[in-house]
Amino acid sequence: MRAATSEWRATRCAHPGRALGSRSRPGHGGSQEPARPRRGWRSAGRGVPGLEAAKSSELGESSKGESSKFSSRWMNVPRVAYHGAPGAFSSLAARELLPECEPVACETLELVTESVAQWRSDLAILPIQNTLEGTLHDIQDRLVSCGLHIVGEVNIPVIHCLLALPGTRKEDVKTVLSHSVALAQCSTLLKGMGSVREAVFDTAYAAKVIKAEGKTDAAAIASKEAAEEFGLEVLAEDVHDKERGQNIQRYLLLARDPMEYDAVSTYKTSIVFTLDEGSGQLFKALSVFALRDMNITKIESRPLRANPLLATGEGAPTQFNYIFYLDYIGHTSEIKCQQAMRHLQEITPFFKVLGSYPAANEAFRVWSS
Ligand SMILES: O=C(O)C(=O)C[C@]1(C(=O)O)C=C[C@@H](O)C=C1
Repeated sequence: MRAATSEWRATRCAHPGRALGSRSRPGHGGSQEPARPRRGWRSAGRGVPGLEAAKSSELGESSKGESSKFSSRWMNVPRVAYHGAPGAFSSLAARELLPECEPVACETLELVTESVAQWRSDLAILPIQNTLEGTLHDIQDRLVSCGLHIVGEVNIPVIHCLLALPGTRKEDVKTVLSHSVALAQCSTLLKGMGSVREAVFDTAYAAKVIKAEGKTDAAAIASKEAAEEFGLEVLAEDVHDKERGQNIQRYLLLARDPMEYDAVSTYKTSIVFTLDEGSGQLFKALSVFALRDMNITKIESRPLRANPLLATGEGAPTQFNYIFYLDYIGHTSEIKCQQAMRHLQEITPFFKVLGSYPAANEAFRVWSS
């Protein structure tokens, strides 16, 4: 595995973004810099004051002594922040989209988005949905507040392996460490082994702990790449609950600036909105797409955390105030999409575009050309 840098530090997101409840304009407001071309990664010619200083003081051990190589990396190789340790599925997803990228390991979700907002990384990659466990709500909510733009997506198969120190046998394993989602995805194996489950913040971090602490009676559920990274052996491969179907994870790539439109690729746009109380509100909102023959690929609602209850009048039933996450095919540079967004904005109390980006099957072609 190639060397990757890391950010292990506990801080809060410094860019909370616009508060919900206010009407915001369609488009990609709030970007810190003008858009840059996205065909292949180009950041040459963009001065980034203070970047070297930030690097030497804030990045973890694996980046030490690399400052001379760093400037040439910055010119050519995008640094992609992800949540986890090297070998985490997010780092594999980053390399699937951008084979030549430099993954930057971050210990917290806040650090992932902050790393981009504060120019220590060029991009961030975050898991958003999983075929077995559904949406990762904390991350979905973070998309609204972090001030970054979605510029890509990728779906990768998640192949979990049972990893242990060389010499450890499956029957020696008393405890299995992994991300809580991964433990839930492998419950048939874990029940069969009768071992105790221990949740840690990331699958690959579990492998790191087994190695660092020399645990001979424990195993990790993580990727094969994590086994290589931390010198562990694969005791069993592809161990998720097969009866529940395929384990595929969708990831989103985020940047400070919006994605440029090339009029060739198939694009998706992700938006969020809330609705006023009353009959037919959702129908009206969806009609802005139907009227223009636009294809919605996802819609999901969840209670708004900041303002969860809707005032529906005296004696009326109490209702949750929902925020809707919707993806459609199209780019906000297209006239039809702009008209739909303007129309939607007229009938929604809160509306925001999270980004327009090449749809998953297109992403690799656009990003690698
Ligand atoms: O990326 C990793 O390795 C993680 O631990 C995260 C994560 C997730 O967030 O869902 C990724 C994929 C697996 O489905 C389980 C956990």
